[in-house]
Amino acid sequence: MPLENSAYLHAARGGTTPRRTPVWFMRQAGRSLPEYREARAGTTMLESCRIPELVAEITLQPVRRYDVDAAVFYSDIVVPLEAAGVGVEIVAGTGPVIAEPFRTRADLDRLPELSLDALQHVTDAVALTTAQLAGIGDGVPLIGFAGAPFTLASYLVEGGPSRDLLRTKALMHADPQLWHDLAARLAQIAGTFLRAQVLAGASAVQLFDSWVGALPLADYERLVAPHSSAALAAVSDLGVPRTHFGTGTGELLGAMAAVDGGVDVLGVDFRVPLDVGAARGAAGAGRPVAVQGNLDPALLFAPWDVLRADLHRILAEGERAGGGHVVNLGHGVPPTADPAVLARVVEEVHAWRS
Ligand SMILES: Cc1c2[nH]c(c1CCC(=O)O)Cc1[nH]c(c(CCC(=O)O)c1C)Cc1[nH]c(c(CCC(=O)O)c1C)Cc1[nH]c(c(C)c1CCC(=O)O)C2
Repeated sequence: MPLENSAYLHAARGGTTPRRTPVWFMRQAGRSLPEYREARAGTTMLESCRIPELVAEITLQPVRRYDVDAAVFYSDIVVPLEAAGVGVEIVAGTGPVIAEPFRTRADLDRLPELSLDALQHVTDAVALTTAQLAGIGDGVPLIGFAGAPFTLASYLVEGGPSRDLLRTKALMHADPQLWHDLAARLAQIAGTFLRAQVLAGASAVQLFDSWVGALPLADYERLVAPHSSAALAAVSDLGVPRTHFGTGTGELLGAMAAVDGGVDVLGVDFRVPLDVGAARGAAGAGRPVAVQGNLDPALLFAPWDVLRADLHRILAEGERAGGGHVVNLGHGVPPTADPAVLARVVEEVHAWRS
């Protein structure tokens, strides 16, 4: 069976990892890599996502360079919004910017449901990428992903990145019905994006709710979790492990682990020890969950001895957690990170148990 030896898939399914503890990095493809900057020259981010050959090349770049245990599909959380017809641009150094922000019920008409047919460019890119990944070693799994309804809504409502998400939170409380209708539509769009990637060959998925740590637990459970459940339910019949990730989510980990009957892997950022995160996740899901994390990206800039000691802390906590562990950062690779440091991190993680 292809990928039967994948350390990433073993760990994501809650197994111990006999061969080695798997590691990959959010934003492993991106501006920290000179080969990425070269491949992307003269093409906007969203244009590059529409060129399957370029998507495959950029997705594979960090796999070749670092020997990571999984590839993550080169795309963006706003790609399915664009496919649904939303005017969006990604501005370097800023992030997604929405041409006409969403504020009223009338704006919902500008957000039609997304069909698999509208994602042909995504499907083609995944198929090409997975075919190439199959030829590396014993094969490397591809992680597909989507932005969760809350994080997608935060860009749509704010119009771009925002520190405090005031307009988004105000909408949730001022007009809960409109919020639910918007979040349900975004769940349909995110779910379709996930499903397209898995049907085309992705071996796992990750739902990114990067900014959901801005909410208290009660609001999360009432206003957000049902929609994140719906997004993940779109791939529940496809047998792939599902990771749920956010930042600043210490208080939310139990509820995040519980969505759609329980996720397989819970992303834990650097604010919470991995074994504590695993216990919160298991309590929420009603069964053990694997954990992913949780190196602080800032430590990539620390002296090697400090970074190495923290990797050993992470590996020990992950082992103590007992339900499967995937090493990752607590958030994405900063564009200024040194690729040589990331290469050394991968080596250190792989050396730990072999
Ligand atoms: C919030 C969010 C976005 N996009 C994404 C999230 C969730 C993850 C997270 O919390 O970081 C998800 C994402 N974006 C990208 C990936 C692909 C693969 C990977 O992780 O290696 C993934 C999984 C590529 C990208 N997405 C983006 C780049 C940079 C593009 C460029 O600079 O040309 C890449 C490689 C652009 C983007 N898109 C977004 C931001 C905040 C930015 C960065 C803006 C900047 O600082 O320049 C929105």
